[in-house]
Amino acid sequence: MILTMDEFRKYVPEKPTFALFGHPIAHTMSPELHSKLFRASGKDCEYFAVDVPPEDLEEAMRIASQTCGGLNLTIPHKKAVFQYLDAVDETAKNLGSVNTVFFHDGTSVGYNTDILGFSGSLEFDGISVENKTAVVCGYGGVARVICYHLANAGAHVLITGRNLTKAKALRNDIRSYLPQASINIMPATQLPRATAIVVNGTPLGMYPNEHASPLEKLPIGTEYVFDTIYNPPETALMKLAPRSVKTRNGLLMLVLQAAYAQTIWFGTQFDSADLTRILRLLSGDMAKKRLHDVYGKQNIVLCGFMGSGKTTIGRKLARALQYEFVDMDDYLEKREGKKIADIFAEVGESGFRDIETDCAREISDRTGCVIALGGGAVLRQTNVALYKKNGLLIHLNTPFYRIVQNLSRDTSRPLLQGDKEKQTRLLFNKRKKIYLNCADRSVTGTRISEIMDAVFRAI
Ligand SMILES: Nc1ncnc2c1ncn2[C@@H]1O[C@H](COP(=O)(O)OP(=O)(O)O)[C@@H](O)[C@H]1O
Ligand SMILES: O=C(O)C1=C[C@@H](OP(=O)(O)O)[C@@H](O)[C@H](O)C1
Ligand SMILES: [Mg+2]
Repeated sequence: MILTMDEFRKYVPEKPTFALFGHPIAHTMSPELHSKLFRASGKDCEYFAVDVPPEDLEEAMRIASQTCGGLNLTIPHKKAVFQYLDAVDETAKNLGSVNTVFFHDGTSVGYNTDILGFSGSLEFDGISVENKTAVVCGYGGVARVICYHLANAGAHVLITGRNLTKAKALRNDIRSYLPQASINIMPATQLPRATAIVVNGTPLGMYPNEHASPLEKLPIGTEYVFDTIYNPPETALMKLAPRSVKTRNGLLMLVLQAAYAQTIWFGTQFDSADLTRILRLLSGDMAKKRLHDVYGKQNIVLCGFMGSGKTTIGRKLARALQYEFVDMDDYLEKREGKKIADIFAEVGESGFRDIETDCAREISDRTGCVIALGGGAVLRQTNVALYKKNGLLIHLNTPFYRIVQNLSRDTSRPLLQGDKEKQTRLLFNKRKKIYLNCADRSVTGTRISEIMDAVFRAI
């Protein structure tokens, strides 16, 4: 929910209330995120965003001190709010940035949980930065938070960007608070090979300019890439990383800064299972939004080899996105009133494929669905076009050994009778290229949760 200043002036709280102030504020995910965190900790609270123009901040702070338990602040208020606070925590003071306010006992205290969101993300991913070389792209507000944490945690920080004068100003500023810090500026073309941590604190690569990247290539020694951007979920910078390099987008930092704000307000400690679940829900919200806004599609359609997990993962994706789930094999069996094996026995594979095409025609106009296809449903170009009309076609490129495990107890698939492993291998090799060629995206993973995350990331 987003309130105007006028609505905020008239607002009468009925339960403990928290708010986000910003301007502009239309695209914030904070209200849904905080609601999810309240639910996880069993709290009945209100959280909404208020569009507060800079000239109204003083009045908004006065109203909040009477109606709210706490606040979050975003652009352009993180610095301006200092003048309306009774006290500011040391780190927030050094950073010159407050994103969380706690009202209690008639006083207002400012904190910065963005930095905790970043340090918490590194901890979540098991990344230690001590004595490692870390490059930070950018010198704006978020880059400052990141440089401060990295320098404080003992990394050798290099700030890079188009304007090295601005980078130098940030370096000097951080040195004045952390005199022991190892922090320097460096042109992007001269980064040492041993740079292990790469962080993007610039908006380069953010939707809609998704091809932009703050670096053209990653240093050879890169071990971890952190991008503060989360739309798209996999940025151009993250795409530069080879598979062996762990990457992380900014959504976890967003979740953690909100969780730490609630720790300040209530003392709540969230366990990592809750945080992981909330992160996945938010990734799903983002995927849904991007499916419409970026791709102009209304369905997610899963293709891939038998046993790659289309039915299982499709059902879970539909639940996470609150979409309807349609399994095309089920649909076809219900329509015909027969099992697939019996259809194969009666009319052969080509008869079965004709029925599949009829089903594709019937389903192709639907919207708001996750559709799991049968393994052979994309063998005909007609079907591919029908499913792509409203849907983003995603190939589950599950490794062969996992497919064999998934199919090991199965006897229902008519194409896999006889010497099962050999049959499967032959058909798998024949089909793999077909899936890769027809799909809009191809995702790989072995665990179900890992594949789900990969699907969200791919959108
Ligand atoms: N990644 C996975 N890890 C463990 N089991 C899986 C995985 N993917 C699928 N399965 C299991 O394998 C079997 C076949 O999966 P299914 O979703 O029916 O595949 P498909 O629809 O692609 O043929 C099911 O019993 C399912 O629970
Ligand atoms: O690959 C195939 O040609 C087939 C895959 C099956 O679906 P799953 O991929 O869900 O097993 C089912 O449509 C039929 O047995 C044919
Ligand atoms: Mg299936």
